[in-house]
Amino acid sequence: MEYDVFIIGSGVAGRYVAKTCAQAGLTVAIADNREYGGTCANRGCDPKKIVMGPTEVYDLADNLEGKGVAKLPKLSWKKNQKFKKRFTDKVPPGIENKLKDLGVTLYHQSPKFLDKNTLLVEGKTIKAKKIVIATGQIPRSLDLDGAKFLRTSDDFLKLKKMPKSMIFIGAGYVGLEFAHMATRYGCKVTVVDRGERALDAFDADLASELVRVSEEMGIKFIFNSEIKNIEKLSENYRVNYKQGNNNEKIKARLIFNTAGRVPAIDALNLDKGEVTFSEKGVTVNKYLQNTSNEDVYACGDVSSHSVPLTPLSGIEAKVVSENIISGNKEEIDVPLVPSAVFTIPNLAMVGLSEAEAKKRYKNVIVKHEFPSKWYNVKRSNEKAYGYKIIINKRTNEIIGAHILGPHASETINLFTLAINLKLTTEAVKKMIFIYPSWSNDVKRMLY
Ligand SMILES: Cc1cc2nc3c(=O)[nH]c(=O)nc-3n(C[C@H](O)[C@H](O)[C@H](O)COP(=O)(O)OP(=O)(O)OC[C@H]3O[C@@H](n4cnc5c(N)ncnc54)[C@H](O)[C@@H]3O)c2cc1C
Ligand SMILES: NC(=O)c1ccc[n+]([C@@H]2O[C@H](COP(=O)([O-])OP(=O)(O)OC[C@H]3O[C@@H](n4cnc5c(N)ncnc54)[C@H](O)[C@@H]3O)[C@@H](O)[C@H]2O)c1
Repeated sequence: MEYDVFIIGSGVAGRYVAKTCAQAGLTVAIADNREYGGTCANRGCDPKKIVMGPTEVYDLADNLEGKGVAKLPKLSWKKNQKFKKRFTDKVPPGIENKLKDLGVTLYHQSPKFLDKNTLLVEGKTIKAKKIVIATGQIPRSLDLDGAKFLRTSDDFLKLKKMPKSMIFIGAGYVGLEFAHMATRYGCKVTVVDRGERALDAFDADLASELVRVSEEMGIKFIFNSEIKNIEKLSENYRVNYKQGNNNEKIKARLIFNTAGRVPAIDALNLDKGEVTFSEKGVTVNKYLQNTSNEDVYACGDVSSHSVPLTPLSGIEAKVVSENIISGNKEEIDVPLVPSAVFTIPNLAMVGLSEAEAKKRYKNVIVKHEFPSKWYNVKRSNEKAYGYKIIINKRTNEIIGAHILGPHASETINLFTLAINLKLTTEAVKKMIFIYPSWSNDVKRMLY
């Protein structure tokens, strides 16, 4: 059997390549060893936001309890799961049918490289002129006694009921978002991290304020701790850890591994395909082509070039498709990538951090405040609101923005526009935004 293109992985990256190559008249096959549709649609961004929905309502009500809200809403995990399934159940068949309609051949197993252009899948030996690796990332395995007792974010999103207590190992994106969801669904949550702070990709001052409000909500944080092992007790699991010279322990009904994600490449026999890789993923050049096997491309979270976020996976897939269809014509040009942790309040950022800006530019203005007296904060009785805006003093251009607060995942997009368009603070301040709106605060952040 022979194809022009064989794609491994049907997430946002892989299925885009399959679709565009098939539409361009190439013979295409794709394989996935799990349900079709990948992380974002089945067990990541999309279902997560559905599970979060009721917690957003809860938080709004909680802020205004006694100020017009007489009674806090009661959240139903079970009913929300039913609602979520209305979306996720449709994903795999919907994607499979769309690909089949385009004439793409579908496989449901992990292929293994036999040589540079040959794969073995479902017992068939398959030749392909081009092979695209788009297998994404999987949770990092923790080398611990009792690691088999750890759950992942996939398991969280499918829980039949919310347990009484949980521990998250890892205070990153997944750990914090899921800790916030679980707490508002009534679970007692502890987050343990080996580092000294949460969310080290984000501004330290704003992340520390987020930890403060999270603690007020009842989440317990344990930093600088080295996990020793996990034990199964009768009803609970116990995490034994070391903090400084002290041996400590905590227990909960469920323990989740949220200690980061690594490229999903182990099953592919990359050595046989002469495909180079590192801990960052499949090594690619500016055409997203493997640096050793020129007939192999990689895109999405698994590529060494990637920031593991959905929009960038889509952009990489576009580059790979065009390079396969028209020869290597398109180089990857990573745009400005905004990012948000969907805790409530959100923590969002785009552009340079304070430290990066100070390293790159001679004179930098930092506008940083936790403005508890602004009208929006007071009318909604918000628990936390803060910002740090970084400006190049010479040009007055905005070069970085960091916001903690309601809808920060939305307002940060205004800063993405401003930075991309090289807008000065004066240019933004001259514009009229809707009043009263959270976006209107953006102008005030620049004074
Ligand atoms: C809990 C969670 C929440 C997230 N929330 C956000 C968010 O809010 N916003 C955001 O931008 N990003 C978010 N992300 C990241 C986002 O999901 C990824 O960046 C995106 O899904 C990557 O797309 P991809 O196509 O590269 O990989 P994936 O979507 O992971 O697809 C890879 C596919 O390859 C398959 N595969 C793996 N190994 C093999 C193999 N050996 N053989 C065959 N198939 C294989 C997998 O089954 C999967 O279907 C989140 C991630 C997680 C885990
Ligand atoms: N909202 C979003 O856009 C979103 C949401 C979820 C995930 N993601 C993507 O997925 C990626 C992975 O997210 P993540 O939360 O899994 O990883 P992460 O890298 O954000 O956080 C991992 C955390 O685990 C800690 N850790 C690592 N090993 C540990 C150990 N042995 N013991 C204790 N702590 C340990 C690290 O110190 C770190 O704080 C992110 O980088 C992001 O790109 C994005």
